[in-house]
Amino acid sequence: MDNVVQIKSLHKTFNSSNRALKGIDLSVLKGEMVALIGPSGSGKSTLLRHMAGLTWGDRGGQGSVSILGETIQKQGKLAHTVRHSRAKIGYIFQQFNLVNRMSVINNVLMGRLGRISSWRGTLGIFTQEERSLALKALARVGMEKYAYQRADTLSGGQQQRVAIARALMQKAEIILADEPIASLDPESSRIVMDILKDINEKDGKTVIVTLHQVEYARKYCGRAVALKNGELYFDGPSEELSDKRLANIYGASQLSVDTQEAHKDSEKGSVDLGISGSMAFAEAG
Ligand SMILES: Nc1ncnc2c1ncn2[C@@H]1O[C@H](COP(=O)(O)OP(=O)(O)OP(=O)(O)O)[C@@H](O)[C@H]1O
Repeated sequence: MDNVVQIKSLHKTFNSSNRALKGIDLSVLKGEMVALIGPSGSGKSTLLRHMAGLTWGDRGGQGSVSILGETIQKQGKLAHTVRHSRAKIGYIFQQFNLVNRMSVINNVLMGRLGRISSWRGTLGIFTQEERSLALKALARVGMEKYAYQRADTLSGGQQQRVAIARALMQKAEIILADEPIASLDPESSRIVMDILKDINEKDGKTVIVTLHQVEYARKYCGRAVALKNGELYFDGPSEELSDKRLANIYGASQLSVDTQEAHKDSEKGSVDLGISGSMAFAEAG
């Protein structure tokens, strides 16, 4: 199988002293569904943003990122072909990044922008075929009946489903999802993760998803990559994320805070199967 992601010796320093990534080496095969986990501030989003060429590594270093065999960045400089490469990368944001005042279908059609002439994009002129593809993408995520509603009338979970439809419209080869369920309730989270899994399994798309909730990583992703303090701490089958290993990744202090939060959640009747939940259950058992 082919590597669709190849990251070598990637370093990123913010504000001259905050070493967010410390020499990351990572490769991902076509068709994998990978969870990127780790404590807050460990570098998950930063790593994902480097993959999409939304930010670049330290100048002077030897770091490089290529996606689908195309160089995204090298030695702290973006490749001049990065725009072309980005058209093949679907990026899902925690806060959906839809245009609120536009209809749902027009938001999905935005996924086409990297592939049509700029004058058509600017004027918002799409063909009948493109419109019917957008409706199909919406049907795939169960949102076709909302096609002509304004995006800002939808719930968070519904907006995230539209954002995924936009990535489908883009015909992205790889989907990078940055905490796509962090602001969603458990039911919406499950729906969004089911959709990502479906796209991974049925369409063979590679999916890399940053997650705070380890139970979702275990349930949906065959492979987990854990960062800790900007370093790759664990890379292997997510079923090998034992509670002991998780305690090492997340640290005991974080664990006790999370455990308290989980108890609060369970008192409120919410079933959050997050790191906090899993560790709370482990401790209770
Ligand atoms: N644009 C930026 N400018 C300065 N520092 C940044 C920037 N982006 C990230 N950082 C820093 O880089 C480190 C890693 O941040 P990052 O957001 O990648 O962590 P994360 O693991 O995704 O955290 P979280 O789970 O809380 O989202 C942190 O110390 C953060 O403050």
